Amino acid sequence: MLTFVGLGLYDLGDISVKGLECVRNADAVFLEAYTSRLMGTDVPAMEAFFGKEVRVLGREDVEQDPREILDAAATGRVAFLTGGDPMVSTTHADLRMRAAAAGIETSIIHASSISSAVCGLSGLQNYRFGKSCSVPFPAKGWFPTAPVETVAANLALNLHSLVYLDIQKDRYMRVSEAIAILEEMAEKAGIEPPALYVGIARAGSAQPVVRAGTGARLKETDFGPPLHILVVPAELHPVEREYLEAFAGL
Ligand SMILES: C[S@@+](CC[C@H](N)C(=O)[O-])C[C@H]1O[C@@H](n2cnc3c(N)ncnc32)[C@H](O)[C@@H]1O
Repeated sequence: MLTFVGLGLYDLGDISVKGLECVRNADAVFLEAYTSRLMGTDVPAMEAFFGKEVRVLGREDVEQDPREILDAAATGRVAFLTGGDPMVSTTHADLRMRAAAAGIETSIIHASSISSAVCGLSGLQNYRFGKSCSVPFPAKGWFPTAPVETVAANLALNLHSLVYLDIQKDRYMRVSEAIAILEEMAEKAGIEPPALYVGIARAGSAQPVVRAGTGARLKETDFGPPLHILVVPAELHPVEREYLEAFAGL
């Protein structure tokens, strides 16, 4: 049995009661920490809280050669942990299908996700979001402009854009870096950079930071420690504007 368990957004208090029961009863517990990360806790604290050893997996262990997970699930109960909801902005549908093809029973225990938390924190209505995109750290000789083109296509349809920010081993993209990269991408693609942004830090913590404003203003704003995420809003509905004025300093 392979159960995908969402950990929620920030710390150990975000897992559901069902999720906690599943982990505590599991024969093996795996953690995928490369698509998202709970910044309010760490692996030793998780192991103490769950009373289980937690095996941390890299992208290759999940997406290329998931034999270790599938072998464990073929003979016992496996809990596969992911930050946020396990099936939102991850590739884990593939692992579930591989397990099913191998005759392994699967299930999902959902959790709070950054994709819904941004709506609550920003007041931007969830049905007005278009396609999401991710801003990667630029690498030598590699500077894609696809993210800003996705944002521009959404704006043309008057839709908001959720912009995920890159996570690498111990490096987390900040709102200011993401805006600077989007502006550079816009220049390279020959399109207007977005006029308005909403930056969000540490959703799910007791003190999330939410600020709306121009790129110039948000690049100067201190959002504090990671994780950060960005939204490029479309034309604001009056209620969305009022909410951003009340809760995001617009
Ligand atoms: C690829 S998405 C994975 C989403 C996850 N499966 C979920 O449902 O929340 C991860 C990105 O979302 C953003 N993110 C995730 N959790 C966050 C949080 N608590 N506060 C701010 N941004 C967050 C970061 O930009 C991070 O790189």
